Amino acid sequence: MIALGCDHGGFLLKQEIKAYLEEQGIPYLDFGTDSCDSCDYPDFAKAACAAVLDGSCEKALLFCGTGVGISMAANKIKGIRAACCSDYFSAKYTRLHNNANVLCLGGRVVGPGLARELVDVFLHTAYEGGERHERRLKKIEALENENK
Ligand SMILES: O=C(CO)[C@H](O)[C@H](O)COP(=O)(O)O
Repeated sequence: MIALGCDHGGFLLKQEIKAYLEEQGIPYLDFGTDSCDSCDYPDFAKAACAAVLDGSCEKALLFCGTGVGISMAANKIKGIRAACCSDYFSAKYTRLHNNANVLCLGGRVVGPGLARELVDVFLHTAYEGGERHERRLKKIEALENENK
């Protein structure tokens, strides 16, 4: 199950990705927003990321105008590793090396074709694991606990 969340700047791209997920037979839960009316992206980052943390969703896809603000919000949540990507290599390696559990895309940055490719590689690439990546992820986790 994939969690989806967006603000007004990411709404149309989220709709595109919902169509893609349906074509692929990938189930999703949509945590809003539901229109292009102005709203605040942290609210939707929080809702979708909660579903990842409680285990009801495996990963989340988040959308705002740039992808940046919603990734900043998501990365404040303990246990979330969100990557804002607009290129294929980063979307792939954030799974391989960072074990990212959230992909953030900018509805005002990437077109629908590229967004589909980014989502596809993000959802279908496994974390490669290994001592060096585990060590670095543990250091990120330590930062979450240091900055309370
Ligand atoms: O990209 C975003 C955050 O990073 C937002 O979607 C963007 O800031 C919204 O802008 P506006 O309220 O002017 O539509």
